[in-house]
Amino acid sequence: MDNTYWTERFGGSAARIQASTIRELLKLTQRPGVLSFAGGLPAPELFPKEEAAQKAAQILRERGERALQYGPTEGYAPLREWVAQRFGVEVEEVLITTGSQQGLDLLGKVFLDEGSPVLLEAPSYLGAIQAFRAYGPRFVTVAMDAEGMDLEALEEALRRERPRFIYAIPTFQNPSSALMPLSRRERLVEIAHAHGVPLVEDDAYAELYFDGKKLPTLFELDRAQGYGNVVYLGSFSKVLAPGLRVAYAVGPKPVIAKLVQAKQGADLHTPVLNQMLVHALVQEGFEARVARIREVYRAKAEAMVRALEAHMPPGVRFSRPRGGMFVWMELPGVNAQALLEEALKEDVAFVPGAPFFAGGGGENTLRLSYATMTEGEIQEGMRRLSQALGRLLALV
Ligand SMILES: Cc1ncc(COP(=O)(O)O)c(CN[C@@H](CCCC(=O)O)C(=O)O)c1O
Repeated sequence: MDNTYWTERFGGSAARIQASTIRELLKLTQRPGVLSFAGGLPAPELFPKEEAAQKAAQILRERGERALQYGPTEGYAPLREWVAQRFGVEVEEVLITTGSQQGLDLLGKVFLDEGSPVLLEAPSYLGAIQAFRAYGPRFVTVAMDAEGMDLEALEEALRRERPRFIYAIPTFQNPSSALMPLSRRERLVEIAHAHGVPLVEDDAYAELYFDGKKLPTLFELDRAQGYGNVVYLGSFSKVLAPGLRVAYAVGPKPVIAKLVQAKQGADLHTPVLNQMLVHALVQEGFEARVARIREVYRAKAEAMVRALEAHMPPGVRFSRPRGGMFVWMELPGVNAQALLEEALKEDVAFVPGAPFFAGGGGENTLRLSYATMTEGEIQEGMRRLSQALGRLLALV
């Protein structure tokens, strides 16, 4: 049967399911010699390989029947309890998900209908846009600055829209690297509660702060007010290993109960062995591990900013991250897709920014991830990128 035989038989919603720019780009950047700043992949040298090998073998030898059997949709109880204790909530307010990417998909499935408004930052995480888009919502986007969502713009939007939820990444936002200060976090929690609009806080980069200390989450601030209006998504991807696909949602019991039902239909449960392994890995030395990860990413981020300051021509604006894995760049009158094509000739890759804008725009923006690059590769990659950019600027 040829392609049309199948495509004409897909359901109506299939047309809303589109490819992920990052996933498609990752295929492109596998070519030997390419310095890829595209995928937000954690530094592989930080994966707990030896420890995981030893603990996985022990789990399989001593508790293989449990590790290899079907498990509860809610998650492996000791891991669920570990998360509940860390957040000071009841275990019924925690669901273990197959990556926080699944948390995003399940939230779309539970909260969104065709045409229903959902509010998010511009730019925002393209994986969330992709997950929500499958449910046919109407995207309402709100501008942001270096300190996150613009709350005046949010209040203006809420005067004319009643979104099913507000999706925010207040801590080292993907892709902008923005960090929302405490005062704005407190106001965002108040605004959402006053309007009766749930907040979804995606905190994938929570632990990756370079200086000072961790800011309170929207979830904590909301609970401290006794509101219970925030669903929090956390992940072990950036502090252990993304290939394990273990993450969690923390939220009010009715929400978690419905997400559990949606997850039953999606994958029954997250792999039990992976959950048991994550639980074993967080039992000892976890804080020391995370502290080391912070130091490694801080050094890479500093190398990235130095390289950009050394190589980028005037007019190019870029963020100076205080945590996370990304630098966000704005080009002077140059299309980022065109730059990517030119950059690939120099064997350097990044993610053009347009797919991060659910409401369109951003053609002159791009995201650079430094996490998998050595400091030497960062210097060389930015030199190559500036070469490609120089050729395009000569045409402007
Ligand atoms: C804000 C935000 N929320 C959820 C996720 C998904 O993380 P999980 O590994 O599913 O827990 C991510 C991971 N994003 C990376 C990873 C995507 C990796 C890939 O598609 O290969 C990126 O933006 O490049 C994220 O940044």
